[in-house]
Amino acid sequence: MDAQLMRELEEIGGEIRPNSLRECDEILIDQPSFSARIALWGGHLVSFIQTGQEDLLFQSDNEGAQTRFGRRHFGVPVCWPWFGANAEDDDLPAHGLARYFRWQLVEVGRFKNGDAKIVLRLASEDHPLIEEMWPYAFELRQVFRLGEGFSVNFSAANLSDKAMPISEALHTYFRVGDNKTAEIKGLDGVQYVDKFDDGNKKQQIGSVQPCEELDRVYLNAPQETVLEDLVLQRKLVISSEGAQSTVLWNPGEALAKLRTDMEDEDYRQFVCIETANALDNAYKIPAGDMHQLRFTVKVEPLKNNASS
Ligand SMILES: O=P(O)(O)OC[C@H]1O[C@@H](O)[C@H](O)[C@@H](O)[C@@H]1O
Repeated sequence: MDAQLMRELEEIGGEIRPNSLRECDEILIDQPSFSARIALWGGHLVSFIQTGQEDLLFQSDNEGAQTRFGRRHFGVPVCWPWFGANAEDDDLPAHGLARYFRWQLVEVGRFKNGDAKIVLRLASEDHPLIEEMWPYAFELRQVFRLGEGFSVNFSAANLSDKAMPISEALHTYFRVGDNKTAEIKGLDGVQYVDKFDDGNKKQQIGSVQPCEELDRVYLNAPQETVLEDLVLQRKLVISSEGAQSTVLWNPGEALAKLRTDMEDEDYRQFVCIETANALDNAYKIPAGDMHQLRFTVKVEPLKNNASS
């Protein structure tokens, strides 16, 4: 690791530590007001804890399979350049390529207001396996802004000479005190594809509660979603840019038992709210162009009349 980057990392209370996930390093940042972890494997934010609060992101004791395409992607895994199964080739891994490769730390610093800044990069030219699996050249960047709440700014540049077909998600596993009482607001009236019901299209009426057995792609969704958590007494306000879809996912009891990357009861403690462009909201990045997808999470205390 570059000595200059290491010094800059130290200046923001950061260090690099070996991690068991594919034996790939992890960045730890410890500040008076928060601590955070970012895995270089998959280039994702793993944990974000505001001092005195529970983690905003879900953690599991399950280590998952340590194979390249084994799952274990809690936190904010990046699903790119395809969301879900690959439409043309069943042998390709689910949810694209970005979460299965090692990202590179390229910049560390602070924003003007003092928030910590970490920038990671993944380029197809650095990974022959990517070049074998997908016939486009690209460079991805993620800028993590960590302070009061956090934001992830993901950008994809198409370095090919042809338009690049994209469906994508920042697949955030939000930690909740109890998925049955957690409630998601902001999707009232929005059409969604219910993947747990043969892909039927439905319309959301009111809020989403309980947050259980959900596999829904909300199309042309609003840019703000709110997750209210009665048990942890907090409200997470999630605002996005560059995303047309919001995906909700919680496997529910039966599916959770079948999975080998989580404990049977883990589904009770998370709901994924994904900032996405999926299904009908898939799009193309023209040759030489780029696209940004970002979201910000702010934490507020839950008022007693939360459900009103
Ligand atoms: O197990 P994975 O590949 O991380 O995916 C988890 C879930 O992610 C969701 O985004 C998909 O809509 C689900 O269908 C999928 O099961």
